[in-house]
Amino acid sequence: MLMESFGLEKYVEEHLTSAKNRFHLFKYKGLDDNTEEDVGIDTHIDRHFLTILCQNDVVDGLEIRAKDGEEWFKAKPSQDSSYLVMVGASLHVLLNGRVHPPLHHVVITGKKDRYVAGLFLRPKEGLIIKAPEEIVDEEHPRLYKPFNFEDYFKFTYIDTKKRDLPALKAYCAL
Ligand SMILES: O=C(O)CCC(=O)C(=O)O
Ligand SMILES: [Fe+2]
Repeated sequence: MLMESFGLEKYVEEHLTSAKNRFHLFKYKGLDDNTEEDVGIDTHIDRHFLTILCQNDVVDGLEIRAKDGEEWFKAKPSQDSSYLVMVGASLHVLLNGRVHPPLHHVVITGKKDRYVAGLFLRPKEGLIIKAPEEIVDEEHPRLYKPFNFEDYFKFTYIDTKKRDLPALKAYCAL
């Protein structure tokens, strides 16, 4: 759907076979009486193509940073059965910056355990990601060098501070 909305229909098939799904189930332990707040996951952007999350009835936890600005928003799906979809760095590079990979983190504030089911669409090993010519023009010059997900993953693996947009740009911006 995303590819089609950018006029990239002819690449849909290729990209469906260039990615694989990973399913993760997360459990964040609720707080005990002595703790007021706990960082569940540090601030980061996701590195793969796309993240789809479904959280249980504990709505507090995931917070997303505004695209421009310092403000953090609680990600509150509108109802129990809704999903949250987040763009990752790989899709941002593939679509030449037209979609934004949001900074996010998880902060646990309540006593209830938090369960989250996550589906991560991840580039296959060895895939080189390059924005198609169709979305590169004078108004939207090419932003990134061809992007090897495995290499980028290694670049961000140990130093988790590198999981943000400035570090992605330092890594492969033109
Ligand atoms: O637990 C969540 O809501 C988000 C998890 C997350 O950000 C991740 O696994 O990358
Ligand atoms: Fe994440």
